[in-house]
Amino acid sequence: MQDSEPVPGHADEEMPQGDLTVRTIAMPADTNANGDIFGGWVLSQMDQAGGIAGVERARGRVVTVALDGMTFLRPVAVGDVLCVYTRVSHVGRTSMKIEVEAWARRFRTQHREKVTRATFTFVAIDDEGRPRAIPT
Ligand SMILES: CC(=O)SCCNC(=O)CCNC(=O)[C@H](O)C(C)(C)COP(=O)(O)OP(=O)(O)OC[C@H]1O[C@@H](n2cnc3c(N)ncnc32)[C@H](O)[C@@H]1OP(=O)(O)O
Repeated sequence: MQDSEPVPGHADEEMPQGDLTVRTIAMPADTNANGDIFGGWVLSQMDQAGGIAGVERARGRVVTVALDGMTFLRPVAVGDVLCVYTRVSHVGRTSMKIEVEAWARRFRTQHREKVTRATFTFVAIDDEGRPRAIPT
C-alpha cells in the first residue's frame, strides 16, 4: 500500500459511492497524444454505466439528456482497471439523476483512486422516443 492511500476502515478513507456497474481495462488504442487515456473514453464508460442503471430503474429505454459537474480529477493510464459506480439520486416524472463516479485501480500498485465524477440526467422514453413516466 502506498503512503498516500487511506487506511481501510479509517475515517478519512474515501470510498466509491453506489453500485459497481461497469468494469473495464484502459487499452493503448484509447490514449491521447500525452499517452494518457482520452477523457472522452472515460466519459463514454460513464454514460454507459449511467444508462445501465437508468434502464434498470426505469424498466425500459432511456436517453441521456444532460450531464453536470463533470470533473476530471486524475488521469487514467494504460492498464488501469476503470471501475464505474452509479447511484440514482433523484427520480422525477420522466427523468432521473444518476451520480456516476469513475475509479481507477492502478496497473502496477493496485492503488485505487477516484478519477472522474458527474451527474447524468436520463429520460425514460417510449418506442417513439417520447418521454414516458418512470414506474414507481
Ligand atoms: C444528441 C445526442 O445524441 S446526445 C446522446 C443521446 N441522447 C439523446 O439522443 C437525447 C436527445 N434528446 C431527446 O430525445 C429529447 O430531448 C428527450 C426525449 C430527452 C426529452 O424530450 P423533451 O421534449 O425535451 O421532454 P420534456 O421537456 O417533457 O422533458 C422530459 C424530462 O426531461 C427533463 N429535462 C429536459 N431537458 C433537460 C435538461 N437539459 N436537463 C435536465 N433535465 C432535463 C425535464 O425536466 C423532464 O423531466 P421530468 O419529467 O422528470 O419533470
